[in-house]
Amino acid sequence: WTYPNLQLDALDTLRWDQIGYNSGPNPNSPGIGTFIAPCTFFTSDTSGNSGRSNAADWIRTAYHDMATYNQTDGTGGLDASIRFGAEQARPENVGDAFNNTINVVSGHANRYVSVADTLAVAAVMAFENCGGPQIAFRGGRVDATEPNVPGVPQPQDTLDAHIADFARSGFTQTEMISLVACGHSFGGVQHAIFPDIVPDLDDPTDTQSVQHFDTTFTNFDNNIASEYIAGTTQNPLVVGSNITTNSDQRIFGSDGNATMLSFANSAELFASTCSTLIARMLDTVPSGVQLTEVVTPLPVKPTNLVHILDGDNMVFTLDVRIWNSTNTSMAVVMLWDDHNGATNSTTLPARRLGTSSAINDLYKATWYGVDELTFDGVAGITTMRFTVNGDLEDQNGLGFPVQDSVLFSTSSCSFSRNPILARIDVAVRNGVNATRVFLEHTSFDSTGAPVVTRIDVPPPTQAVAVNSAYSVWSTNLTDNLFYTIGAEIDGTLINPTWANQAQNFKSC
Ligand code: HEM
Repeated sequence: WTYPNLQLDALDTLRWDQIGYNSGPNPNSPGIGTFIAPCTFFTSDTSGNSGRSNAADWIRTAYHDMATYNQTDGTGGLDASIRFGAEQARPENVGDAFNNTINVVSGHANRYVSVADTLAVAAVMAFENCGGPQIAFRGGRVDATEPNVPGVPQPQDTLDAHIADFARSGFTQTEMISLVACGHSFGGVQHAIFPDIVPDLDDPTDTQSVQHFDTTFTNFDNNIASEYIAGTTQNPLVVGSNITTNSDQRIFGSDGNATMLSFANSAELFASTCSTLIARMLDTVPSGVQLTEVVTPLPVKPTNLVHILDGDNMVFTLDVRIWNSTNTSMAVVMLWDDHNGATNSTTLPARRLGTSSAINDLYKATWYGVDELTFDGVAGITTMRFTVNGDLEDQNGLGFPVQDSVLFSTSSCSFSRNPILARIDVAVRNGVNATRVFLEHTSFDSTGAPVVTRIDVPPPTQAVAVNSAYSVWSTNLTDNLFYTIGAEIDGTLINPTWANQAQNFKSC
């Protein structure tokens, strides 16, 4: 992808800044990857002896959310409808896994990342970070506004019903066998919610009495297949005493064990099959939803850009992620072009505590950046480029464009702190054809889906100049929420700025 792209930028962060710097929804909160490091970790019981894991819950949740898909009418699929209590209350969705999962991941949703995207990325991380293959992740899922119709297979259903259920969701019988094996490489069946399948195990190392699908239940491998083929499996859906609920046995055996035998014989085949099928499972979305390209990390990514107009000056803060590096003493230089056609430069120091990582440290990134760099606000900024140890990073000549048409102005001020009354001044660059300027705030509705509200900033009746390049448009705020600035310039919606709030401005 190419910078700037707010959606892919946010998805890149979600997907690749898994642990460490920039990984949380706000600076001090942990990234999603933290909750499966180690893969035995289970948020609701940190004793290490519960028999459960977040990784297993996340994979099961993604599957149950997807399994309502009906390819004939294009309804259902991975759309976070599983977050609704009415869907979780169904017998097909028994257990607390779904609520646990939503609680951990949905805080990472924002206006560019749906709750469904966070569910999908959590499943990707569970596989990848816990011994499984890499999975191509796309974003762009759209959150359902109501529960989907039921449709998740249950262990007591017949083989024909399972084949029909998977066909409805777009998967063949062989793909069904594979997908169940991929998922059931993790976790197991709990006594508490399936007492007819699993007895109370009375095991201090498995306090929630989870009978696991294979011996390596917190990480991915082909033991689910090799133990099944060897006849040593303790999978309760294969060797359970009640044959009615032995769904894995019926499914795995439905082609004479051919698929499971191939997986037992080849860990590579199992991993590559799961990589493809899990990606397809996660990309099973309601018709009309357009997914993005596969989200790859930008090698050099400017992020968290904050620039504000302070009289004649522009004050500029920026983070830059250098992907696949651990070196905090590189020469990272930011070059920027201004409206006068001049090129300026500054060396960016490494960020203290500025490292992030993905897939169990398979990939690491170091962060460089600058706080409150001040430069000529009249000259402004049009494009950034970077050099890293002398190598130019400029998106193949495009540079990294920066909009400075609309900015917060430090002339904004607060009349009263309690109750809040503040005047927000938006500096609009002279000569740009701004037909509309607005503040935007993102909140979350009762279902956790992001909602964006807008406050128009009216054009001034009489121009108030900030400097020779900018004039002010103003509006009053009576709350302390975070707002970004957006605008329509020459009929095009421009990228919103970073978010600011009333209390950050001096008294009037
Ligand atoms: C016919 C299809 C399926 C049936 C009948 C089925 C049934 C079950 C049952 C009864 C459990 C126990 C849940 C619990 O006690 O917490 C379970 C767990 C699980 N299932 Fe499935 N499943 C099916 C397909 C899948 C698929 C396709 C996936 C993912 C690709 C999947 C992933 C999981 C995972 C990861 C767990 C473990 C959850 C945990 O330990 O917390 N299942 N499944």
